Amino acid sequence: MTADADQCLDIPVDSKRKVMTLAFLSRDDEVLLGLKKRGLGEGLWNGFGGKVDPGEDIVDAAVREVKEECGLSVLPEDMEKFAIIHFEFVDDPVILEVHVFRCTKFSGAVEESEEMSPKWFPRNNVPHSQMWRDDEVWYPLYLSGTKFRAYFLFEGYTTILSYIIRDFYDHTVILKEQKKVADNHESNVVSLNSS
Ligand SMILES: Nc1[nH]c(=O)nc2c1ncn2[C@H]1C[C@H](O)[C@@H](COP(=O)(O)OP(=O)(O)OP(=O)(O)O)O1
Repeated sequence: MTADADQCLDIPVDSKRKVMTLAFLSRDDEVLLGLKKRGLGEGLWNGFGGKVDPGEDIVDAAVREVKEECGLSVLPEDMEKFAIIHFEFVDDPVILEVHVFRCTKFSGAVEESEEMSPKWFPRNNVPHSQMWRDDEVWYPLYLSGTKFRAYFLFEGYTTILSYIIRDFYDHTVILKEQKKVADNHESNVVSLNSS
């Protein structure tokens, strides 16, 4: 499952990781975001998702999380994966592996949940100042329909030290930036300087 995702990022297959989902539902020119009410990313607008349960299929987890967090039903075949993003945090050995989906077909009614307060936004005008810092970097790729694989190294939850984004299929570099080298942090990822 993870070897393919890691292929171009040189993340050791045996690294500790949490596999998560994140889904963006859209209709016409709008995208549905949720204001996270608790846990990781509290106070930020984001797509819907969470941890994949042990033994659970990643697409099934994405479908389950959307239903739990905003009340909408999506068929697994209507979940289109457009990105796999690895997040590493300085001084934390666990890497988050987030599988990101887009979806334009769904049914039911939008409902607030204990975890998320959902709201439709214009797709071209999402509240970046109240979203994860990395979203501003890759969201234009979501808008343009470009599939990608990415790695972000964070210091705390608000400072990006470096990132690399590659084409999902041929792994060519789309964007990269080395903002700062972390003190005393040996990154698990070694391919930032490769082209
Ligand atoms: N840097 C980042 N940028 C982003 O856009 N989404 C991120 C992100 N880091 C994590 N996420 C997403 C992945 C997932 O959809 C969600 C966090 O999942 P969870 O809600 O399961 O986490 P929690 O630790 O709150 O879990 P529980 O405490 O079990 O509810 O945030």
